Amino acid sequence: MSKIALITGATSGIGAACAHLFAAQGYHLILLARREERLTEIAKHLEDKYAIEVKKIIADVRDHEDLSYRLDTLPASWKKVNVLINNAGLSQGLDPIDKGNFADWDTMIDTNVKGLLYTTKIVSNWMVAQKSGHIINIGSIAGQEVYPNGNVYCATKHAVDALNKSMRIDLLPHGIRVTAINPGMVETEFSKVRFKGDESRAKKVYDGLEPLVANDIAEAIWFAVSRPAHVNINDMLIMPTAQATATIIDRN
Ligand SMILES: NC(=O)C1=CN([C@@H]2O[C@H](COP(=O)(O)OP(=O)(O)OC[C@H]3O[C@@H](n4cnc5c(N)ncnc54)[C@H](OP(=O)(O)O)[C@@H]3O)[C@@H](O)[C@H]2O)C=CC1
Ligand SMILES: CC(=O)[C@H](N)C(=O)O
Repeated sequence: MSKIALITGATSGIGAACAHLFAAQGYHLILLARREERLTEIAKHLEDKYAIEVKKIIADVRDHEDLSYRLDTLPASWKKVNVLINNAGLSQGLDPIDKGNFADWDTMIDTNVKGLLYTTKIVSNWMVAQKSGHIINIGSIAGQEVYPNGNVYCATKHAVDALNKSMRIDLLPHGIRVTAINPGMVETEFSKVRFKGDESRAKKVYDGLEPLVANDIAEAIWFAVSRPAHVNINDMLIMPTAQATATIIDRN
């Protein structure tokens, strides 16, 4: 069987771009997300275009019982995962700490931190058994810096940075590579989700600059994955040319 990549959050943005790029490289894919119709459409398109096989997992990474069940019941040959891309994630709201919404905080912490942990625990067990694998954790510039009103989202991405570093230590004896990819502004559905469907507010985030596109990040991930087996890219911070820090942006 060809190599296998498991990508969480594969229905849009960076995850969907990774699915396309890895399919083009001949990987079979396990694609995970909540929106069934979209995932089915993407899976069918990739199977037809690249003659690869795709297993769809319709799941919410926050629900560890359901996630464990769906991943555990994959056939044994599909558990030989070479690359795990921990990409599912989101921001909800952009409010000062005193105005924050408990439900938004729970959603971000449960998805970005706990969801990443649940997926990693299950898949890293398979990688430990085969003594190889590569885990890609999608962090953010928000995991390197904080910015006004970013509080909880920034905290979750700082947690991803810590987990990325510590899982590299834990998995070192098992020959597993661990890489964090930390993007700046990438135009995806991220801002639409952050602003709960407010398209015009989401669009304003990218006004007057050329943001990254999802494929820019997928290519960086592919670069890390395609290094020789003795090379581990620990992390990459990737920004649009017009972005110097989380908040210093050159808009024309
Ligand atoms: N865009 C940006 O500027 C940046 C993004 N990032 C990070 O990149 C990652 C991808 O985001 P991006 O592509 O931009 O955003 P998108 O909103 O376009 O994609 C997010 C993906 O995550 C999935 N997802 C969200 N919640 C869950 C969940 N509970 N269970 C399973 N899947 C889930 C969504 O699928 P579905 O709704 O179908 O479940 C979707 O496929 C995130 O971790 C984000 O924090 C980091 C830095 C910059
Ligand atoms: C999605 C991101 O991490 C972005 N840089 C932000 O925090 O707004």
